[in-house]
Amino acid sequence: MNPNTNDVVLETKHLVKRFGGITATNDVSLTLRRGARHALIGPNGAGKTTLINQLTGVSAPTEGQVLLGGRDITGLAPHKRVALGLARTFQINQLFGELTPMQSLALAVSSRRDAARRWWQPMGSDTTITEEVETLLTQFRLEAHADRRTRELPYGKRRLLEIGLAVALKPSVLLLDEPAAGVPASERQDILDTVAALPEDVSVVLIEHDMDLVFSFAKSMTVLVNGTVLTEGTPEQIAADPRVKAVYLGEQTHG
Ligand SMILES: Nc1ncnc2c1ncn2[C@@H]1O[C@H](COP(=O)(O)OP(=O)(O)OP(=O)(O)O)[C@@H](O)[C@H]1O
Repeated sequence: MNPNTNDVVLETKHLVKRFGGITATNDVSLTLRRGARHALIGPNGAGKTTLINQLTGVSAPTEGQVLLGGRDITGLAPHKRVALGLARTFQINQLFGELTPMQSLALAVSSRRDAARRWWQPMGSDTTITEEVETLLTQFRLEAHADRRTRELPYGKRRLLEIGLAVALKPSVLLLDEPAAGVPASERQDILDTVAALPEDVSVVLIEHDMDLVFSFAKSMTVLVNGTVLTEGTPEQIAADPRVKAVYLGEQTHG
């Protein structure tokens, strides 16, 4: 028996998204299996953000379906998808600047555990939450910054905290939206290393322009162009595909 048969965690079926006359997503069908390390790449305007918005529920598809663990979630609100195990990295402007990484992570862990109902219990009195937060602080290289206000952290550390907050929800599928964008070269290795060390059972979709990160991380890739899947394959297949080269070289030539 093929061990992969029942391993599909996330699927899109013929997703179409139109904005007036623009077809931003054009019949996109993807299959993501448990433990996937999948990158979504494509030139500017290819439809990556539009696709992710349909996965997270920010944007409703014009046609097609999104399935999580075999369940049709096309009509579900974003927070319900999160509760079912589909998390995306928080954007920096959604971080609580006045909270410390320790506090933010404790909130994420306790909300996942539904400890929020025990709101009278002071944070820190639940040792299992504290232990999990300590582990996340180490995993995301935030130990030395655990008690600083988030808005005072170096940019790369804030991006690590975004990923840590999503991982704290223990999702089955994690969408990483340009985790290295804007991170200075001196802090990039931390991002590469922590992304590489994400738990194996989490299935990850990475959207990223940084090709070092894409090729060091991904085991499979989808190339989108003008809203359409140009091709899918292993990083080696994608790197060797003349159509992919043409798309990217064309982009460079035209700025
Ligand atoms: N809300 C919207 N209204 C109208 N057109 C939109 C909207 N959102 C996206 N588009 C169009 O859909 C197409 C795909 O855009 P999208 O942002 O998804 O691409 P992308 O691959 O994420 O690009 P980038 O890498 O530059 O972020 C573009 O032509 C864009 O102008």
